[in-house]
Amino acid sequence: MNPSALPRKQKIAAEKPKEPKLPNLEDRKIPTFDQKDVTVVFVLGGPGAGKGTQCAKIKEDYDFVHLSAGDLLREEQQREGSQYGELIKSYIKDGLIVPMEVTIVLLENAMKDAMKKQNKSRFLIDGFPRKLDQAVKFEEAVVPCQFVLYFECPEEVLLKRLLKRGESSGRIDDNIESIKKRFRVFADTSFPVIEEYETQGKVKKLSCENSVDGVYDEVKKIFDNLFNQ
Ligand SMILES: Nc1ncnc2c1ncn2[C@@H]1O[C@H](COP(=O)(O)OP(=O)(O)OP(=O)(O)O)[C@@H](O)[C@H]1O
Ligand SMILES: O=c1ccn([C@@H]2O[C@H](COP(=O)(O)O)[C@@H](O)[C@H]2O)c(=O)[nH]1
Ligand SMILES: [Mg+2]
Repeated sequence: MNPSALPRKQKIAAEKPKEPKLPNLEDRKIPTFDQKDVTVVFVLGGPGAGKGTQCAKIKEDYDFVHLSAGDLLREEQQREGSQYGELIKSYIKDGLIVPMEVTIVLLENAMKDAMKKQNKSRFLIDGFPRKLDQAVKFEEAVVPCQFVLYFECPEEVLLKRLLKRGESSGRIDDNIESIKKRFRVFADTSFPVIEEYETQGKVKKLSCENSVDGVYDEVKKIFDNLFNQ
């Protein structure tokens, strides 16, 4: 329908979609899970650092469930009838961080699901938290993390990987404009999360410039020490 044919009130609604109501996490002060029963490792690094690639290998060898926050958001965006679809799409396109309430609820539900259906208790949370308030809220409402696995990589290497991935990924953010915005958000907003966990002595840092297998050799040294295979 041509919006100019609508009365003024309806015209505004047609131009600006209504913001969906977000889940309320304000009163959630007691974690859903006990750290004794559930292990969470946050896997962080710049866009294209290889978080997903390495998590796919770790989960096979150490009985972890791999939950990529980005993948969960993309799934939710595509789910028919989702009230968050449009919001998620516009945030991802601009490399911005989706309101934490949406992401935390998706992660928590995926954890509950894996515990119930697969009897799992170890989780790699990939690409989250990306902002300090998300880290605080997740640990307060869901469960504190055991440690942070941080993949460090120079931007020029990340850029090459992302542009190559963009040839086939179909991701709406694997293009030069979105990638630049994602780098900016990582440096300004997400890196402080890693710095904060560093002050808590929880960061295990690895370079991810090596080959996939070379990086994984270093990952294994960390996981072999901590988890039974
Ligand atoms: N060590 C590596 N050497 C070369 N290429 C790699 C390496 N690790 C991953 N890649 C490739 O780089 C691209 C990005 O990897 P991956 O998707 O695992 O990164 P990511 O950190 O999950 O990215 P994003 O933050 O965008 O989700 C993929 O095409 C992957 O095949
Ligand atoms: O906790 C999160 C994780 C992701 N996002 C948004 O998704 C994209 C893509 O994330 P990837 O980890 O690269 O798959 C990211 O740029 C954000 O827009 C988020 O908002 N919160
Ligand atoms: Mg990824």
